[in-house]
This record gives sequence, structure tokens and C-alpha cells, in this order.
Amino acid sequence: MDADLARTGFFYRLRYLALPYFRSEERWRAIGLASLIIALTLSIVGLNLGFTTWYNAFWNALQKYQISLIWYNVGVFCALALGWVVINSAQQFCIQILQIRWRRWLTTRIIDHWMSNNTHYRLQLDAQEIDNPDQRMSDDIDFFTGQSVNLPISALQAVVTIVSYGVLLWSLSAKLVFFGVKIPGALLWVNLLYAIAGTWFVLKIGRPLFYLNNIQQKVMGDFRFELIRVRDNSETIATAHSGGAEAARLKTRFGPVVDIFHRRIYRNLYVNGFTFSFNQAAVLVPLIVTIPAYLAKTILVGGIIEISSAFNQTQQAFAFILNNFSSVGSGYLSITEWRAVLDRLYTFEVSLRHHQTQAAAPKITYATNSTPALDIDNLALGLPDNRCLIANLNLHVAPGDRMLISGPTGSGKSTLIRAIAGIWPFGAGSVHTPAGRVLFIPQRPYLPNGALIQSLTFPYNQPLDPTRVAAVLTSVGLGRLATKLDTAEPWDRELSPGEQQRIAFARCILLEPDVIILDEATSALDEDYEALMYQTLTTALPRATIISVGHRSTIVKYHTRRLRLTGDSAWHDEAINPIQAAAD
Ligand SMILES: Nc1ncnc2c1ncn2[C@@H]1O[C@H](COP(=O)(O)OP(=O)(O)OP(=O)(O)O)[C@@H](O)[C@H]1O
Repeated sequence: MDADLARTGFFYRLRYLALPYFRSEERWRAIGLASLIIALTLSIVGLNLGFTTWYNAFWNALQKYQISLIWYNVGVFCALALGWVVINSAQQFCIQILQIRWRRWLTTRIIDHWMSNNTHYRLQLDAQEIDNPDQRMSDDIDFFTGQSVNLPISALQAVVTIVSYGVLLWSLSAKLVFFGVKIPGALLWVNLLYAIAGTWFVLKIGRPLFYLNNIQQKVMGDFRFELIRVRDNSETIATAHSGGAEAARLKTRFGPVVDIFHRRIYRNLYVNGFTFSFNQAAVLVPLIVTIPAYLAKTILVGGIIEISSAFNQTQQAFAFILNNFSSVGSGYLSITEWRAVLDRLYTFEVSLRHHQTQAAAPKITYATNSTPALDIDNLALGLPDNRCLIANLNLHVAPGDRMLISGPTGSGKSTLIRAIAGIWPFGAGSVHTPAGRVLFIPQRPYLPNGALIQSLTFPYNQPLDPTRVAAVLTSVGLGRLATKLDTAEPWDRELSPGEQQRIAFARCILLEPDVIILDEATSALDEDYEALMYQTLTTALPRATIISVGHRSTIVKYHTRRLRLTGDSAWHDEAINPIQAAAD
């Protein structure tokens, strides 16, 4: 991954992100649309040239009182204007269609990469964690696909404008004499000199904007992340009455946003001050150059207007390139932001691919047993900083076993569960996972947004008999919810932590897994409910294998053996004496 991340070349990164769409199954539509947009763009430049030469013909006819020619040129203008309106509208339409198609394709692809092989989880474990993936998948992809169409097309239009008007200005220069001297291409040289001098000054004044644009994306993402955290932990904050402290922290986070904005405002003030003056002066330059020729009667008013229009078009094209393709773009449409977003998406995509590759070649090897038994051979579990949590673990959990994993806090109980689930990447050895259905119940069960029945059938979403669902809900003390199976509510906020844990037990009973892995799944319940949950579960699924993680001695009696982690990487696999456990 580091080698890929080290590749900072703009065009390399752009190719890496943009090319796959134009090679995908949608490539012919994409290439067709892009070609159409290019053709329409070239037509727009052609029409603009038509307008410029029209000025000459019309104003000269007006100056010479050639009535029929005046009306003929009015007709020509109408034809040009109609063509311009139709072609510009068609170009904008095609651009937006290409942008949304590309955005849909890229978003779908990145979501697939993010969700497959638990990459979203692995990314969090990475020391070089990718910040704000949500922002990258929503705003950044939108901006990237939008600008990846807009900027090259606008650049093409600007370059073709500069070249074609350059040719026109060259030919118009033949009519001009400066103090008795004819300079070939004089208008073109004056135009170029003016534009290049302006570009050079703006580049110098606006250089810091590149850095400021980059950093602005990051501080805004960080601020939004904090807002999401507050929303997620709203209840804890409310009960602790710590709204004031949180508000202070949020304001501190917002501070850098304002700070960067201020720095941008001042820098933009200098850049705008210069470019506005530059643009105003640009109106005068062609007049100063052409008025002597007019007074010498070598050109008419139409000639002055034609040359001014050509100047204007070329200066606008230069200004566009200056604003968007130098490192000082002051507007939204700027290559600096495009580049910053490209970098953010590139590092995200490289990171996703890196974790996908790692997931495909895990250090812990996995296979599936032919029976619902779990076998662990020579498993060593480590931490990202290479510390060893559990060494050389060998375990055979037979179908129907009920094993309790216990040990001091931080000894690696939950990490072992993660390794069994295949999501912990640091370690060595092999795990033979059980055949059949395995259900993991964590301390905070996930209740998807939507109807309650979806929380009861997650992750299988299988159809269930409502009468049976009602009976199971009653058996876990939640009979009152039986009438709300199809009601969509934010169940994870509406139900208490203990009720959510009971929903998870109901889910287990309804989905009838072969193996149930419970990680402190009764931590929010009192002892009576804890007993009820284990008894209901073992009665409903007498043949299921149960692996529990827990601290309380009250759950020992529901198990037949115990894996005790000592906290210094050692472990002991012991049988539980049922009489002793019941007495405890
Ligand atoms: N993503 C991570 N990055 C770094 N260290 C981690 C990560 N996840 C867990 N650890 C560390 O691994 C150790 C074991 O964590 P684990 O959650 O497995 O402990 P546990 O035995 O389940 O603890 P508890 O009983 O408190 O739940 C802890 O020291 C924890 O800080």
C-alpha cells in the first residue's frame, strides 16, 4: 500500500480513479456521451467565432446605412442565437447525465469494496486510519465526478478558444499599422502578453490557496464527524448534563473551519482585487490598440467591435484557465479542490484495495468444518503494536458444548471472538469454523433501521410465522412488542439496552442457529432476566453449541466448560462441575 500511496503524481492518481469507469461494462455509453459532449463543445466555440465575425458585418452595415445587409445580419444573428441556445442546453444536459451515471457507478463500486470482507471494520483497525469515510463516499465522489467532467470540458473549450481566436487575431492584425509600422500578429502578441503577465501575478498572489483548500476539506470533515458522535451519544450527554462542555468542544472543533475560511477570505481579497482590475483594464487594451487604425480609416466600427470581442473571448478563456487550472483557483470550480478531493478518494481506494488483498491472504487461516464443531489450532492473537494477547491456543468445541470464556478485563476475550468471526487480522494459526448457522450476539446488538421484524431476523431476513414470533417475544418478556412487528421506529433508541439484549435473544431463538456466540450479551440484564434468557435459549435450542464471554459468576452454571484467559497470554481449558456451579 505504501508504494501506491507514495505515487503522488496527479495524472497517475486521476487515471487510477477515472479510467475504470471508461473500461467498465458502461464504457460504450460513457465514451459515447463524452464524445458527444466534446463535439458540442467544439460547436459552441465555432458559434462564438461566428458571433465575433457577425459583429464586424453588422456594425459595418449599420455604419454604412446598408439597409438590406442590416436586416440580413439580423437574420444571421437569430440563426446563430438559436443554434447557440440549443447546443449549449444539449451540452449541459449531456454533462449532467454523464456526471450522475459516473457517480452512481463509482459510489456503488466503493460501497461494495468498503462492505466486502469486513473492510469497513479493518479500516478502523489500521494505524493510518482513513478519516471520515462517509464524507469520501458522499460529497467527495459527487465533487470528483462533477469536476472530472466539468473541468476537462471547460479546459478544452478554453484552449480551442485561445487557438482559434489567436488565428483570427493574427489575420485581423494585417489591417493595423502602429506609428507607420506593420507588426505581423500584433493583436495576438498584445493579447498574449497581457494574459501571461496577468497569470504570472495572480499565481504569485494566490499560491497559498492550494494549501488552504486542502486543509479546509479536512477540518470540515473533522467537525462533521464530531457532530455525528454527539448525535450518536446524545442520551449519555443529556443524562450527564454535559451539553455545555460538548458545545464548547464542538465550538473548538469549528474554530479551525472559521480560521481557514478567514485566511481564504483575505487571500481571495488580494487575488480578486488584482483580477477585477485586470479584467476592467482588459476592456481598454483592444480599444487603445485599434482606435489609431480607426482614426486612420483603415478599419470601421465593426472592426473595433470584432477585435474587442476576440480579445474578450480570449481573456475569458485565459481567466478560466487561471482560475481553475493554476494552483490559485479562488472559486468552487477549481483544480485545487479537485486535486484535494482526488487525493482523498485515491488514498481511500488504495486503502480499501490493500485491506481487500490482506483479507484475501489472512495471517490466520480459515476453513469450514463438515460438522458444527469449532477447532482452533496453534492460534496466536496479537495487537496492532505486535503485543501478544493469547499464545498457542488449541481448542475443540464439539457440537452441543457450552463453553464460557472468562478472564480479567483486557485479557483478549472479545478479541478471541473476533478471531473466531474472522474479522481480527493480527495473529497466526488456524481456525476451523463450524458448519451450519453461526450467530454472534455482541454486548450492543445491532438493530437495523426499519420494522421491528427486521431486527428480529437480522442478518438473515427470513420470513417467520407471526404467531411464533409473538410467542418468542413473550418468552423473553417483550410480549407487548408483538403488535409492532411491522412498525418502523428507531428501535435502538426506543428500547432500553436490556430490552435490546432481549431482542437479540429472541432473534437467536427464532433463527435457530447451530452455534451461538454471546459476547457479554446479558451485561445490561438483572440476574433474574439473565437466568430467564439462558434458560429460554437452552430449552428452545437444546442441541445448539453456546460460546459465551462474560464476567459474572451467575452465568457459569449455564455452561459445561470454561476457557480461562489469564491475561499474560496463557489459557486454561477446564470442565465445569455442575453441582459446584449451581451452588455458586
Ligand atoms: N482495535 C484495537 N487496537 C488496539 N488495541 C486493541 C484493539 N482492540 C482491542 N485492543 C486491546 O486488546 C486488548 C484486549 O481487548 P479485548 O476487548 O479482547 O479484552 P476483553 O478481555 O474482552 O476485555 P473486557 O473484559 O474489558 O471486555 C485490550 O488491551 C485492548 O485495549
